Amino acid sequence: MSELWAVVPAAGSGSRMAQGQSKQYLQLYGRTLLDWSVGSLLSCPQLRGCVVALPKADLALDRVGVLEDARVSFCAGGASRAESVAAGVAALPAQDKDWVLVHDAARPCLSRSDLQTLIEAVSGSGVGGILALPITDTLKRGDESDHVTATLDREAVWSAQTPQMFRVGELRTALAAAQANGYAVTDEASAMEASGFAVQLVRGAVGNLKVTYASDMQLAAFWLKQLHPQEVLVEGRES
Ligand SMILES: Nc1ccn([C@@H]2O[C@H](COP(=O)(O)OP(=O)(O)OP(=O)(O)O)[C@@H](O)[C@H]2O)c(=O)n1
Ligand SMILES: C[C@](O)(CO)[C@H](O)COP(=O)(O)O
Repeated sequence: MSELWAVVPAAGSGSRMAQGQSKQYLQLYGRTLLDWSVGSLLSCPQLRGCVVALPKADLALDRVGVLEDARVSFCAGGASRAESVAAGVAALPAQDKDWVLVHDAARPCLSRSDLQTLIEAVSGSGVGGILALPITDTLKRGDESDHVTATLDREAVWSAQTPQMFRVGELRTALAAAQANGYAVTDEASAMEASGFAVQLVRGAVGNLKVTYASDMQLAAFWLKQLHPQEVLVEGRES
């Protein structure tokens, strides 16, 4: 019987946020983005364990709240997101045939229903899949002076989100192959695609945004309120 695991890459520096600290430690309603993101995975009762890849220097720091859940453990991340994910997957006490959900620490607004939709859609398949959304804007290619050089065909173009769910063994092999071939993958699906797998697209939600720029914090605060209507989320505790 296959088991379900998670890896949360949280070893980035948040350079585009420009907040003077890594964005996974920024707070919304008194909880860090990392805490919200891991918490959304822990809400899944089938989850056996979750490895969080942190910057190596942060491994000795005290952590509070949901990260004290017995299912959570930590490892040192790498210089790129792909290296952090590979380190996390290597640290899982999992079998090759088990499933792993890889979810960005920078996506704190994952709903339980989207997580369950992904798990149910993918666990019956041999390969795996990702939450994603069809593109709704017109797409332009720009040059170095920010002038349009082309309007791109957006037909069948999707925006990839996380979680991304694959078999542990196949993902380990695909990530190692991408690294060996010098292929800089920005998500797990890219590594699986490069290894010849047909990755399933599972429709996600616009609220599952990746906090990338400072202005995204307000959007994330809004979506957290929608996701947790029963909880008292105290305004002004963002930092
Ligand atoms: N070496 C890295 C780089 C990124 N990440 C993680 O990958 C996720 C998505 O990456 P991104 O949004 O690019 O985060 P940062 O690298 O922190 O941001 P930036 O690119 O603006 O520096 C984040 O949860 C981030 O912590 C990671 O674990 N290890
Ligand atoms: C994996 C990802 O969330 C898919 O959209 C995204 O690519 C990660 O962010 P990055 O800026 O590409 O590291």
